[in-house]
Amino acid sequence: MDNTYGWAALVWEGFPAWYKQWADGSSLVVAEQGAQVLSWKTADGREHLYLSPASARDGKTAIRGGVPVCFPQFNTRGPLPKHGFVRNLGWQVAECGAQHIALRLQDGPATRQFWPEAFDAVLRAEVGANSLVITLDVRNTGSTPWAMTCALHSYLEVDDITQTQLWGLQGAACWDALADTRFAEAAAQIDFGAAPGAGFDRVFSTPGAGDKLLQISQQTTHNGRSMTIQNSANASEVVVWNPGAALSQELADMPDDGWRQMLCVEAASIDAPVTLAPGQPWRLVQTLTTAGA
Ligand SMILES: O=P(O)(O)OC[C@H]1O[C@@H](O)[C@H](O)[C@@H](O)[C@@H]1O
Repeated sequence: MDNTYGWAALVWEGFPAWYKQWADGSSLVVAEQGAQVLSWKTADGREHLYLSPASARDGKTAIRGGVPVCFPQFNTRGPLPKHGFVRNLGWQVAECGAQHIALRLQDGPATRQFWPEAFDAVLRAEVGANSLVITLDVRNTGSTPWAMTCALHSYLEVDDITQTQLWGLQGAACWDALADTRFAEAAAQIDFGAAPGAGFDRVFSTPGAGDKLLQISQQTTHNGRSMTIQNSANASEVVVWNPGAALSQELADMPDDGWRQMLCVEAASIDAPVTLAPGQPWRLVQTLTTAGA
């Protein structure tokens, strides 16, 4: 690979990964496993992604944190392993540049043991002054159509979940996966301080009007830190997940109080599987932009 852009292959906190630090101090880490973005720091030295210190580091067990790629199946909505299998496999660097790196996974013996289909998947992560743009490109490289669901399962680091609100989902149709109830989100802001520790697992439908992008902002009252999350219009759902205290204790790859520092806000296409014809490409994008103290 042309490495003139300063990308280094190294083992970062136990994960074989690609790393770059820019002159302003910002940095990015992308694991070979799953093309999972593990760390994104802005020039002020702040980390914006949550990565569990107890995460597996064996090169195949799902990594708990960063931005897992869920493909070609979301969660347990089908016969494949939970959240698909690409998060468990090694990806190869396809391309890099001054501000971005792209990793690729294609079908092969490792993928065909789970799924017979031919595909090409490229995850691109691009860093701007205060932004991270994550783009997943998938393409059907076979000769028959196949269907998929997928998500960019971003674990955002928060100072304190009980002081965190998520804005922008008012009016969205919601399925609460914990209570198995459906309703329209009434509130302008979702306040995670309301029932600390109970856990939160909801799928919001966000019918993208044309090419209009959905905008969500997350704010902590703690110190004014905020982040805007912009999903591409074809992210027909937003999944919002926090395990809460009880599940955090159950999860072997998460510290007991890990739930306090994270909130997953996922760009997802899951309620209606997307069918790709032979040769057909499909792209899902999530843009994170930071602001605040
Ligand atoms: O533990 P996993 O497989 O990484 O999944 C984590 C969570 O991912 C979320 O997207 C789902 O909504 C949750 O139901 C799930 O528990």
